[in-house]
This record gives sequence, structure tokens and C-alpha cells, in this order.
Amino acid sequence: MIQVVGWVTLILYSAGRVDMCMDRTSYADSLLPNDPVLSHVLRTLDEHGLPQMSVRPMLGQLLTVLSRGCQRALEIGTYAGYSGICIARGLAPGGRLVSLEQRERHAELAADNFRAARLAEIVDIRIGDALEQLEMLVIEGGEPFDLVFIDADKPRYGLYLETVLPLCREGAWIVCDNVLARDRVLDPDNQNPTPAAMRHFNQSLFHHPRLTSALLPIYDGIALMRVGHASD
Ligand SMILES: C[S@@+](CC[C@H](N)C(=O)[O-])C[C@H]1O[C@@H](n2cnc3c(N)ncnc32)[C@H](O)[C@@H]1O
Repeated sequence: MIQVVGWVTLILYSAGRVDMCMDRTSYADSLLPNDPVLSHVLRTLDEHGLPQMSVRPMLGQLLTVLSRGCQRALEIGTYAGYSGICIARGLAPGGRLVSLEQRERHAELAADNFRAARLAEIVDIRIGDALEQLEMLVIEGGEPFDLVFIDADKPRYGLYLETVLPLCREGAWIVCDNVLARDRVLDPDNQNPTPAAMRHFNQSLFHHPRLTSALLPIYDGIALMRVGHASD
């Protein structure tokens, strides 16, 4: 009997220790103050029966850090507006975000969420295929972008990058999410389109004449790039 009580105590104690011990990313996310606007976005996804695939909180915060003071930002993959809100929050007065989204349903939900966040006036959601929308932006020839966030269909990241580069100011930031493709890039035998394209994309970042790049192996992998020739 004493032995049974001892085992139960040990199991409960161990469980408590496991609960108390967070992983690194949960710890980092836990440092951020409660954010009712972003919590609302996540709730609207549940309410619409859509999967939770917004950026994780500290990546959202990184986007706010990088967009601080920027005039013009571009996002590829709006979804419910979570990352867009994080970017728009950091922009300089008068700054604007252009956000590209293929699905009308997502764009409508994002528009509601930008309104709820009181950011609707500075966000321009463009509905349609991102590549076609980017080509339109090239034709329009507006002011260059200071920050670009790429978070849409993974096999086209390389194409998106090459298309947005002429739209970027020297010194602009480019951020890409999911570059580890849920660790599938780690297995060279996995030749499925997403991991194969992402391995090629990741490698190319470190040989690109116009980019200084870093790959951060946090969350699902974040690529962080600065636009500019190495001699600049
Ligand atoms: C992972 S979600 C983006 C999440 C969002 N960045 C956030 O953190 O709140 C990817 C989005 O990209 C959109 N998308 C996928 N392929 C696209 C394409 N070819 N053109 C435009 N949008 C696309 C999807 O409909 C989806 O809304």
C-alpha cells in the first residue's frame, strides 16, 4: 500500500513538473501581453470553422518590430488578417499595407477583422491569385515596399521572391514563414513539391546577389532577408 501511494505521488509530481516546464516558443509567446484584437481574430477563425493557421504570436511581434516606421508594406497570404494587423500596427503615420489573398471568404473575414482592429483605412486587400496581383503592382509602379511578408502557397515562394524584389526599396525587409515545411526539408529523400521547392528556396537565399539572408529555425522556420547589394 505504501509503495502504491509512493508511485502515485511520484507520477503526480512528475506530471506537475511537465506542466510547469514550457517549451522555448511557448515561453517566448507567454511574454507578450494579452492582445484582445489578435485573440478576436483567432476566435473568428473558430466561429467560421476555419483552421488555425495564422502566424504564431512572436512572429507577429517580429513583423510589428520590422514594420515600425515603414511607409509601405506588402503581404502575400492575408487569411484572417492576423499577420496583417501585426504589420499595419507598426507602420509610420500615413503608411499602408497591401495584402494579397486568393480566397474571397478569407478576404471578407480579414476585412471584418481589420475593421475591428480600426486599421481598415490603411489596409488594401486585393483578391485574386498573388502572382497576377504582383504583376498588377509592377504595372502600377507605385512607391517601393519597405517590408514584404510571404505566407501563401509554399512551392511558389521562389517565384514570389523574384517578382517582389523589383518592387522593394534598397534596405527593405523580406520575411517568409514555414520555410522548414514542418521539418520535411530535413529529409533529402522527401521530394514532394513543398519540401523540394522549399529546400531549393532556402539554399538560394544564401547565394542571391541582392539579398543578405538568415534562416531562423523557430516555429516552422522563418527566413529573414534584407534587400541590397553586398557592397551597399
Ligand atoms: C497560412 S495562410 C496566411 C496566414 C496569414 N499570413 C496570417 O498569419 O494571418 C495562407 C493564405 O494564403 C492564401 N493563398 C494561398 N495561395 C494563394 C495564392 N496563389 N494567391 C493568393 N493567396 C493565396 C490562402 O488562401 C490563405 O488565406
